[in-house]
Amino acid sequence: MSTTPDHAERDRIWTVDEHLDDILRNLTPLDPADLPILDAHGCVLAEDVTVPVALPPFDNSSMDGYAVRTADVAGATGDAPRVLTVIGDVHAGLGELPTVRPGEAARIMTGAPLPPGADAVVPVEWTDAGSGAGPAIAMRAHSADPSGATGEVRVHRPVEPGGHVRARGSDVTEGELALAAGTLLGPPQIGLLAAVGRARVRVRPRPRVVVISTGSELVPPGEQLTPGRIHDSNSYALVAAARDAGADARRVDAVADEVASLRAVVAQQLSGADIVVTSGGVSVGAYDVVKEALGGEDGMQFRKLAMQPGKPQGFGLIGPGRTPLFGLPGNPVSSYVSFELFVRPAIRALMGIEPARRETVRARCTGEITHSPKGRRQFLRGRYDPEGGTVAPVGGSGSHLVKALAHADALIVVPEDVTDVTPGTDVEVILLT
Ligand SMILES: Nc1nc2c(c(=O)[nH]1)N[C@H]1C(S)=C(S)[C@@H](COP(=O)(O)OP(=O)(O)OC[C@H]3O[C@@H](n4cnc5c(N)ncnc54)[C@H](O)[C@@H]3O)O[C@H]1N2
Ligand code: MOO
Repeated sequence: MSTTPDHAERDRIWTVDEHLDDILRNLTPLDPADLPILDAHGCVLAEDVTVPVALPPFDNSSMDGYAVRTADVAGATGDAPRVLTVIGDVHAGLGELPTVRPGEAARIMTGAPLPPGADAVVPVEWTDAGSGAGPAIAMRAHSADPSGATGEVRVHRPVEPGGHVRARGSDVTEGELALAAGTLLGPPQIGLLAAVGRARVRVRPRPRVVVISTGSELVPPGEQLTPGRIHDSNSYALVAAARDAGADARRVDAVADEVASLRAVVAQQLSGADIVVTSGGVSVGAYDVVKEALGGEDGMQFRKLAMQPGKPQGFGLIGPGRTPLFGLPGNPVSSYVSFELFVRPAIRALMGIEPARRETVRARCTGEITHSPKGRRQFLRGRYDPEGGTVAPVGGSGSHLVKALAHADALIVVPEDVTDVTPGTDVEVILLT
């Protein structure tokens, strides 16, 4: 029997890497958007952020204590303290500062500007805090004892010029690059943006991901099962996985195995989505609705992959906006593993996050693996022990084993040419956390 080129393409078995490369080749990062900084958390900067005002913006105290002139406290000891006149309090936020003259000190709080005349701060523990007794442990609260801002203080130790002073610009200077374009914004970076006064920032935004489960057997969790029905778990797992990957993801109600209904839902969702993910209906059965409804769409392809689970896969750019659509297989483990291998990198590529792929490590497999399908790369569920450098298979290879999946934190990769793994063998492991 002769095979036409069309048949050859239809029957072609794609490798995992070919499929992922094809997906990534078809994607371009989302256009940058100007977002409030907290909404930009987890996103990649699309601009260089320079510092408009130095940090700290003024010389300030790193301790609660007394702002002094160092010459006044030279040689001070517990037995021969230097006695200074306290001219007032300088607390954080004070704008008008008193001038410290020879023989004077200003009581100063952490973060408060160093007043003119003073060139160092002695911590309160190096003084009597104005008590006239021995070394102090702390100042008395101003509200309880306003007299602490006046009177005399005995200083028991000298201090170097600049001691306990955080100099203006010692963190960043004016005009300096605070964060370069391409930086992934985690909590410390969000903090830096706020510190330099940025309320909004340009980033690659989170892709909007819409997840659509298909299957006439599906009932939402919380509703009673009737004969032949099961709860829709895939759309929940996939939305959670998409959010975990950084996307702004939501699900819509599961669609029955009816071509017209699915086409209508997909068409409705395309305008508000950067990625559409369907689950189910991509195999070779008589009710495989995704394949039937979208198989004729320009740009949509349904493929067989040399992998287990996840053999049948759909991918394409569809609709007027050429929106990426992933048609994942319906078996719960298959849909999740497919998401991890293909959709997660796509989300990260749209966000400009590198690397798009999950981290992999080598680990010693503690269990035996048998009957891995020859010619297909198998992704078995496992638990990884970073201390021992080991991984233990969890559950079997069945694509319906959701409990084992929920107890795993890694995927054990069994290469295409390997069918059996004896305990103690090194394997590649994809970390899922
Ligand atoms: N004759 C063949 N049959 C099958 C083949 C094949 O090559 N030849 N491939 C098998 C493989 S591998 C997979 S994977 C599945 C994929 O099938 P579909 O993508 O068409 O998925 P469905 O038939 O709709 O469902 C499969 C299975 O998963 C359950 N399911 C579906 N959606 C959900 C959901 N949202 N939540 C929970 N469970 C779900 C569904 O009830 C089925 O049990 O095809 C094999 N068949
Ligand atoms: O490809 Mo299927 O995912 O083996 O169950």
